[in-house]
Amino acid sequence: MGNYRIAVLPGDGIGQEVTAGAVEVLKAVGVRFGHEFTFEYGWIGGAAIDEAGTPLPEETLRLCRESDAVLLGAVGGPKWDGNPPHLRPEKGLLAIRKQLDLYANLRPVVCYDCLASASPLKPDLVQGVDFVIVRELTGGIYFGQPSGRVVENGEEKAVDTLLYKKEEIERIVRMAFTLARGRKKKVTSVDKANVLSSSRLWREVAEEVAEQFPDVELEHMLVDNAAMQLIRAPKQFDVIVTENMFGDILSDEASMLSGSLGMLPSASLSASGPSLYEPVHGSAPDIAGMNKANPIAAILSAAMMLRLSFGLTAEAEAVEHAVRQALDQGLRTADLAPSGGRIVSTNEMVEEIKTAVLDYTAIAQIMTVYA
Ligand SMILES: NC(=O)C1=CN([C@@H]2O[C@H](COP(=O)(O)OP(=O)(O)OC[C@H]3O[C@@H](n4cnc5c(N)ncnc54)[C@H](O)[C@@H]3O)[C@@H](O)[C@H]2O)C=CC1
Ligand SMILES: CC(C)CC(=O)C(=O)O
Ligand SMILES: [Mg+2]
Repeated sequence: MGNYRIAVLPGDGIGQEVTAGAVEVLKAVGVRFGHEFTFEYGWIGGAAIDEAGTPLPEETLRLCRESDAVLLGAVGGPKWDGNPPHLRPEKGLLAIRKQLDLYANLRPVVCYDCLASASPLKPDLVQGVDFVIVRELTGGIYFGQPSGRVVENGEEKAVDTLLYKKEEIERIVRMAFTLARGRKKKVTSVDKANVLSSSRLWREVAEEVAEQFPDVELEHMLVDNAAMQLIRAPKQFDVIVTENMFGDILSDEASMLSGSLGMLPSASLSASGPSLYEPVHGSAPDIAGMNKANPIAAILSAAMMLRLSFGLTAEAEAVEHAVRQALDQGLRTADLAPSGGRIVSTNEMVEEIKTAVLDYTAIAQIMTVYA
């Protein structure tokens, strides 16, 4: 059975709680399936600023490069909000994405039947929602130069630059089409081509890539309309591909279709080295340290790691099955309270999922699917 080195970067706030939960579940996978997972910890974000004076220490980067995959929690918090730009926790996250070439951020949005009433939308609108947001992660306005504040002729200004190279667009759009080929064969490319030059290039490149995938339908949608369509008729989507900032914003919006931001996992795939897995949510300072955070986004991110980085499909299915079982049995962290059930802590949810992984049999899953 396999040996896998996993770099764990808990970061800040609930990042620490939810990664601890995901590690527990991975340990259970190791026991149940006979794998050896080695967990090595590194600093990132505010914790790294406090510890090493920088949001992404060299040591952390080295650890990640020497690992088979990276599990990350979240960064940021009010403690560092007043810091100068180079000492913001979020800089550490952006830097690791760039340094590890994590260009493709896959964010699956699924509404579990038992959580349809956790969504603020009508249950019949969200039941059956199942699409993936493919977000470009290493380009666009979060990285373009110049960026910063200037004083010109006594006037204070701030600038950010939205820049995309053709090849950056090509590779992410190709990823979306490849993904759609194994799904419902529809790509919605979201842009702002009525205003932005970068979006006009994006649209042209999407058309070019589409020619190589004649079996997949391509539609273009302006981002403002996309924000509305996600609420009006979310089941129209299969694969949404979009640039960095639009993907960031639309995925938080889309999380409400699944009931909570605490339900959305993600995989940040590298072009050249280990990939990174992280929940879509942030460090949630409002609930940090309270044992209230929903660990499922982090746990499902670990499942994505098993499937995409290690090729451990049965193991990934075991984790996903365990999550579904815990929810079907009525366990709910506080964020999922509107769907009824029994409110449990982060640790209780982790414990239940861990136990279900240890007890997992393929037969159990077949019974659930075909019952
Ligand atoms: N990937 C990352 O590390 C990200 C970091 N951030 C940082 O996190 C800090 C807080 O940002 P916010 O805008 O408040 O976004 P956030 O995602 O941390 O929280 C937004 C809301 O969702 C809730 N929430 C988030 N995750 C949850 C979970 N697992 N279970 C239950 N409830 C959950 C929070 O309690 C909060 O009310 C900021 O410093 C921000 O820069 C924000 C987004 C992503
Ligand atoms: C630093 C931010 C870009 C993090 C974030 O909001 C995200 O990746 O979803
Ligand atoms: Mg975000």
